[in-house]
Amino acid sequence: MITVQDLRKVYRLGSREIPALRGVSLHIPRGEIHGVVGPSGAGKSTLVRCLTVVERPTSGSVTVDGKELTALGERELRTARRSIGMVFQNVNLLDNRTAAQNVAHPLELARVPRERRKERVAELLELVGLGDRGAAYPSQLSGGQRQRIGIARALAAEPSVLLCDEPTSALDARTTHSILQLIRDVRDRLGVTVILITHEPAVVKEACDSVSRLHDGRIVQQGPVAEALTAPESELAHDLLPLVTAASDAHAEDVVDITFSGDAKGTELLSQLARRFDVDARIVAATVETHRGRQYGRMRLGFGPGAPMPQILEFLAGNGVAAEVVR
Ligand SMILES: Nc1ncnc2c1ncn2[C@@H]1O[C@H](COP(=O)(O)OP(=O)(O)OP(=O)(O)O)[C@@H](O)[C@H]1O
Repeated sequence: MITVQDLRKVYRLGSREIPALRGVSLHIPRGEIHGVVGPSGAGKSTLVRCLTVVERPTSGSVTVDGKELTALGERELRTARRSIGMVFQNVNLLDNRTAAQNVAHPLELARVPRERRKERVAELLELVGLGDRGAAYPSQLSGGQRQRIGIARALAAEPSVLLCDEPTSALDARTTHSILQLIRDVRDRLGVTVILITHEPAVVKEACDSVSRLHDGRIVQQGPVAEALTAPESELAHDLLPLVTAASDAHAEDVVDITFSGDAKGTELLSQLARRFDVDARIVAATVETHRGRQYGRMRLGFGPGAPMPQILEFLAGNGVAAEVVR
């Protein structure tokens, strides 16, 4: 559905070269919500601009719906870009137009007949839960409502892809939650493929099916969010499931991080370990989160002197619990 191959972008400032993307590859199947997360300067904005070829990548390709955008000329690109709806952090609605007129704008540009336009705008406003606010001006809407209108506008031309660039960064936690719910709902109903660019790991955890972590222009981790949550060595697990310290690990000779999901209960595991190996094992830090209705947990365990670590690690692996020795 969306395939990005070895995308590179080097900016030139005088004689200086700034590599912003150093070979980014992605494959996102239809209907998937893929998060791209990374710190400031990682290359997220550059990736967004290169995905829509608003900026020409230095090399590499972007293919959407079987069409290689990077191979098209400007004129063909303008048409091809209609298959990508854009949602921005700053919604950029036209202030002198009502919500309905803002949603209608891309349809006017695409010369959709007036009657069809009216129908479509009504459908879209309904879809984003603002069926009764079409006559309101942007200044009369809350930040969350403006973003809903932004999403309706992005969907107007029936794109197959929704590219969301920090869609919730300007919103409070509750509104963020409702906008992410709306994005998932839109995906479920319309089957669009979504790329969600964010600097917030929590957004990935809440909204995405799969994720790429961008760092310094490279993808340093990629895969389903559920997998990222259960890989103890993964930076994403560290970001998505930050450990809350429960006790000092000063007593411990060995410290191990474990991640588990579903039925494997952390505390149960601890008592099993204590019984089986007669060891002093304590929870040093822990956290539990829910993603797509399934529980994920991380725990840091401290083992007292003399614990048979190779056997303990074998026991954990045998119980489907991933472990990483911290010390
Ligand atoms: N037009 C430009 N000219 C020169 N360098 C640029 C340009 N745009 C971005 N860069 C550089 O490319 C690198 C990646 O920047 P980019 O804006 O893509 O990162 P980002 O992840 O979006 O960061 P942020 O979250 O702060 O927006 C940075 O080193 C940045 O300074």
